[in-house]
Amino acid sequence: MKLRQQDTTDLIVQARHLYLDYAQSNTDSHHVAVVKDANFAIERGEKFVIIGPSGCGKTTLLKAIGGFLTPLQGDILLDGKPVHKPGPDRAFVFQDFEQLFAWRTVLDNIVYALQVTKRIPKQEAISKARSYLELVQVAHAADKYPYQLSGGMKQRAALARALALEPAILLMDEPFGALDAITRNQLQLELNDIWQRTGVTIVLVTHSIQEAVFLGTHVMVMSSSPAMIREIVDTSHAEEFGSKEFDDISKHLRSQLIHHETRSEEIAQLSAVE
Ligand SMILES: Nc1ncnc2c1ncn2[C@@H]1O[C@H](COP(=O)(O)OP(=O)(O)OP(=O)(O)O)[C@@H](O)[C@H]1O
Repeated sequence: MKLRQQDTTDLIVQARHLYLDYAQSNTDSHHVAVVKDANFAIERGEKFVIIGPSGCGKTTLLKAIGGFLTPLQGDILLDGKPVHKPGPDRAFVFQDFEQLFAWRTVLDNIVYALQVTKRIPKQEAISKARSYLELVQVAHAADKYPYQLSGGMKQRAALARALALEPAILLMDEPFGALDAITRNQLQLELNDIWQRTGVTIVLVTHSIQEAVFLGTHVMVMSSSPAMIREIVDTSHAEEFGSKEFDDISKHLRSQLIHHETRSEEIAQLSAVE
């Protein structure tokens, strides 16, 4: 099994002795310590996937990279500088189909995001929005409202909105988790294609081992109780479903999760054939 070798050539994210929790203050004795002593690095332009048992802290880590959570201890560096707050260099895509503004058309959702975060002129924002809708193959729905879209189209539109911000990092929290199997597979393939075309760094949380191995260049396995990083596996050579390397890495990841006493129903979810 090929484990990650620390390469300091072009790191976009570095977490150093990172502790995260949801304490309201240092004197809050009832707080939940979520992530403990996490150390990891993400290279620019990779697809870094996080897996682990439900509730172990995957979303919490994404929130911290996004700047929505201040570390209790340690730090997260983005391009060598500590993350203190959210910024347009990091864009989120969530699992929730309702992440678009319901009262705006698909095009306006993107134009609005561009105008608020990038402060670019409206015509330029419209042109950029249209090009990203083309990229995610939903240009035909530009003038529709979210309620008129299928789940897959909503996720494509949310992806277009995030990509249009041209972030350094795309943070994706189970983006395909609520889709049917066929749409999910299609979007996985398209995400790979978009990644190759844009070169954006992707950090993606998933419950699916198959999705992790297929999409990831590295997969970070987290354990719960305590919530720590178990290992980081190089999956960059295991893109082909059904290849020996794909199966070997999938088995290894599954065994790591079982080893960490993941509940049986979670194992079933993690192993689900999509
Ligand atoms: N806003 C919050 N306030 C307090 N505790 C929280 C908050 N958000 C999450 N938690 C707790 O932090 C822990 C980690 O939650 P998190 O959502 O990061 O886990 P996860 O691994 O993403 O879970 P899942 O796979 O089920 O989505 C959980 O115990 C959760 O209850």
